[in-house]
Amino acid sequence: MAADLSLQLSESLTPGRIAAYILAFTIGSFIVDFTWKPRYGKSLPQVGFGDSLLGTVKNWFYYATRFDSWVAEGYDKYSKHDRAFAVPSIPSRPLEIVVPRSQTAWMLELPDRVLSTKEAHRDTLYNDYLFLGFDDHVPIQTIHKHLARHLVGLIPGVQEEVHGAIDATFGKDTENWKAVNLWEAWLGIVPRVTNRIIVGAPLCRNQEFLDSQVAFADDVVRNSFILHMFPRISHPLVGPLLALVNWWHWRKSYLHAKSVLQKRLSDMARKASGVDPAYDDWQPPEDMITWLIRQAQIDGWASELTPEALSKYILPIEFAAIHTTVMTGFNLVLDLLSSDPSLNCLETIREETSRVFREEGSGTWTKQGLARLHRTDSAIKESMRLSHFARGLTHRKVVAREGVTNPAEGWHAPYGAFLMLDLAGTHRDAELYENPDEYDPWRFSREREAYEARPAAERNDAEEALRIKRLGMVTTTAEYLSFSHGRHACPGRFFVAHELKMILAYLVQNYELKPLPERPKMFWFGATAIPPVQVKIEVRRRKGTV
Ligand code: HEM
Repeated sequence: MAADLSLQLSESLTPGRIAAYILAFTIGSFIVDFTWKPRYGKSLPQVGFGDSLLGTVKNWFYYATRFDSWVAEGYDKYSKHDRAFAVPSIPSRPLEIVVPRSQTAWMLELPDRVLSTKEAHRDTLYNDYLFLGFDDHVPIQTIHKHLARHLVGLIPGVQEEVHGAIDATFGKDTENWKAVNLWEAWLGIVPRVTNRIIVGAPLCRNQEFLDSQVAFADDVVRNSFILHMFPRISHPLVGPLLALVNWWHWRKSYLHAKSVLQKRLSDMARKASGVDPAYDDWQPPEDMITWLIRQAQIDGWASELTPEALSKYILPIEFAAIHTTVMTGFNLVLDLLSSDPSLNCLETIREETSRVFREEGSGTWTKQGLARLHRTDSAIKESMRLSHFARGLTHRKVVAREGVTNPAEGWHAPYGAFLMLDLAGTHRDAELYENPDEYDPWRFSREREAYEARPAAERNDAEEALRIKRLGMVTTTAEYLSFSHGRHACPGRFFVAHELKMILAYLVQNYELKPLPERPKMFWFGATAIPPVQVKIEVRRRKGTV
């Protein structure tokens, strides 16, 4: 009887039928998904093909190639007139509401229980699957609380890694030019340097550990993109399967980190107990591992921390820190090497960084010295303004059950809706930035230099002094959104400013770099810019530097 049944079943399951079942399930899932999505009233204009069933299907088809131009169209038509609009998003998301600049403060000041950053990230990166189910609240709060206050003490260690990583990547041959893949080069520098403040030395130099972290971050990007293409209802099925590779790469990194994490936990527990005199004078190295343990001790749950938990807590920070910085550094070098030769970009940065380093006189970078690199700061900030790697980097999800109503225009965003700020439109708006499509490296330092050249007696207006200070790359505003803005603005940006300045300084002081005839193009896929990762640049070690 049972044998008959299984025979019947296997005969009825032809490849054609299986394909038909899968197709029916997929279409059914998309229809369920469509009916679940929040809808916006007619008062909110839309770009793209609208939110009817047919319009939705067309939006999905054209999302990859048209998202950027849809938002650009909406920026000119609506944002410039202080109006919000809705833009089609990836298949698994509702249309996204693009909030105009004039309402940035309204959007960013709403409490997290109304508009949530965390839920927006979670719906974009699928933390439940791709970050192995670990809540990123603990590591994000740890970075917010501890990173900035330890910044000064971190500089010498970071500088040491910058020198080691650049020497290893670009070599020490002063005779011959070397062709280097620029993307690979930044991947050789940033993970090591950044991990000095995450896991400390010597683990930050363990290439297999670093490779696993980079591979994990790649898995998150790739798998979140795949999940976006699946209807939400299928995520509990597809998510865990895709995440197998994330587990694999986490496991590989964990095997390298385990003994370090174990030792730090036990050392800090002994120190905290106060009973072992050998630990009286011992201080833990300042890095993310220590801050996580310290925070858990303060909050009274340190006994629950295991090496495994620690290794999972660092994953969201590795993710937030590495690819963003690699992308920024990569774009920066492309912008500098393809800039107008008459601007003498590299020579100017070489002169400024060498002079300030010499004047500071301590043989190592200091916070004050790095803060005085106005032109270098401006060159980096300008590259971040122009060569953004996403249409927008500020997203919020409506989590208030009753939704949220915009007081200026009266539109209503129901529970589950997404709001975003249009970084690209803002950064390329000619009313805010003169010649916005041009890379003008000294755009932000010119005014500062003119101000500082004035006699001291003419520099006593506190408001003006503050405005000048706020021209630096770490100051976020509604007009400059590379690190977002408001209370969730990137807490890593003060470190990034130090890191990129030290990298650029060492690079230009020790290497010649051949200019590029033109700026290699980014390729837009949906809301994300795909960098031209095949680009090679030519470098040669400067004579007298080895
Ligand atoms: C050039 C490099 C970087 C860029 C462009 C960048 C940009 C951003 C942006 C746009 C956000 C989103 C804020 C929002 O949702 O409003 C963010 C969040 C965050 N970034 Fe960065 N970031 C960079 C490097 C780093 C580094 C090096 C770290 C840590 C060491 C870091 C840690 C974080 C954390 C923890 C958050 C979440 C903040 C929160 O939700 O409250 N980032 N970053």
